[in-house]
Amino acid sequence: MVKSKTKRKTSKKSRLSNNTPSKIKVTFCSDLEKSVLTNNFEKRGWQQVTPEDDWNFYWAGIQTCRTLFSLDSGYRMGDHQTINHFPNHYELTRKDLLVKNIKRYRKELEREGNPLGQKQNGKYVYLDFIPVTFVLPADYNMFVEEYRKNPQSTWIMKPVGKSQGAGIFLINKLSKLKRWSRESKAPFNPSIVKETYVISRYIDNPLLIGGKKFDMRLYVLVTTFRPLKAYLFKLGFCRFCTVKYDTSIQELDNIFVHLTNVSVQRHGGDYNSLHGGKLSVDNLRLYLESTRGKSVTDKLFETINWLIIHSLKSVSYIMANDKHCFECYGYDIIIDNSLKPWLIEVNASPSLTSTTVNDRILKNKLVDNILSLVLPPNGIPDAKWSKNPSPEALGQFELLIDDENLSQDAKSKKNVKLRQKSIRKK
Ligand SMILES: Nc1ncnc2c1ncn2[C@@H]1O[C@H](COP(=O)(O)OP(=O)(O)OP(=O)(O)O)[C@@H](O)[C@H]1O
Repeated sequence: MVKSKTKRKTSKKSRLSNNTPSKIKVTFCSDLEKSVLTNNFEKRGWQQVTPEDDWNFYWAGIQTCRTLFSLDSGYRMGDHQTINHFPNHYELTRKDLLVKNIKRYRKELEREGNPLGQKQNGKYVYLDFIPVTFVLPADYNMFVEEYRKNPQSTWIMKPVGKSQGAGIFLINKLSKLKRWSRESKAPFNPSIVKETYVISRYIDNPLLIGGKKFDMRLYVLVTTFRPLKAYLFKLGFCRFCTVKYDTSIQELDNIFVHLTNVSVQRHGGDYNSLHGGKLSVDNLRLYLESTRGKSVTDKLFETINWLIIHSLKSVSYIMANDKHCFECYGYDIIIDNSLKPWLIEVNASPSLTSTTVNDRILKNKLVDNILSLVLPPNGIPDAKWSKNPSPEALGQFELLIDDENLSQDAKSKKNVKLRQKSIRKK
């Protein structure tokens, strides 16, 4: 935590820029005691300091970041400082706000007459990638209206302020929701209820492998929101349930059947600590190519990239695009049986805990590649840097979107077309 709030009121001139390269010592602090972090910092010869010292790089918890950027803190970062969160990341990473922002983004496109906002039978043709979701208690009446259209479907209730599967349950009857509301003393009256929930249509036809449900954990690094520059880490993985999928009512409350969180599954009797219930995305791809074919598999992965890009675009204009910040998000995606991917959640602090040897290798590489990508080629934090990394700095990341260089590219293509036109005229 940042204890001293007002140590430096004004931006310091970078002390690094006054040094010769040989004297430069990068300093870091971290709120997380994780070996994958400290190993990577120390490998670079960085020196650990406390948050009250003059740090160059801070791997902070989200609360620290909020405190640091709050107006009351009076803290202003210098050009020599880089931190791992955007101040209002919650626009993307809080369950209710993610849904709100995506809904707003789609509406805006629809209003503009943008083909991306096209609808068919009441559904968005291109941007239908989040399960139908309502925020409770605020949208209770809208939920009931939707529920009545299709009373056989199952819904999943998730508290907005919790994680790791806590407080999540499934409902298949309105009466169950009403009973829960009575028992938990949380009647759906916005002026009384304290805890906010989202209720989403349950994806009840997930793709199963070996009869078990899984979701994908993908890492997405954003270095700037305006222009939007984002990268996808190629070494994502799938997280499996330990118990075979079963949609029967008796199993509705069985979290080992329905929730893929590792924090839930590791308490199951059938948890395998060797592979941790995980499968690499590369192996998933091979499996799908052999069972479903290459073209549908390629299309699935393209659609996943597409949904990530549009989820980021939905918040790019409301994110506080501070030049000192970057953020690595954990994307949770469920693929249904028709190979349609659904965005379930975006995490601001994806777990860096390693449950297996492969996990440790992967997360070590993830942190290493993040550091190479977010820092200038000399490895020294500098907020004035253009954030245009060299291809070698990408490591296992691949470019998802670069709005700055895309628009330059689009501009040069336009110029080529104009020149070709004028040549033809001559
Ligand atoms: N709409 C849905 N349809 C099917 N399964 C879902 C749906 N929403 C969530 N799940 C399942 O529930 C699990 C937990 O949901 P979610 O990730 O939203 O909650 P969380 O407790 O905040 O998890 P985290 O610790 O990742 O933040 C998911 O990993 C997924 O397996």
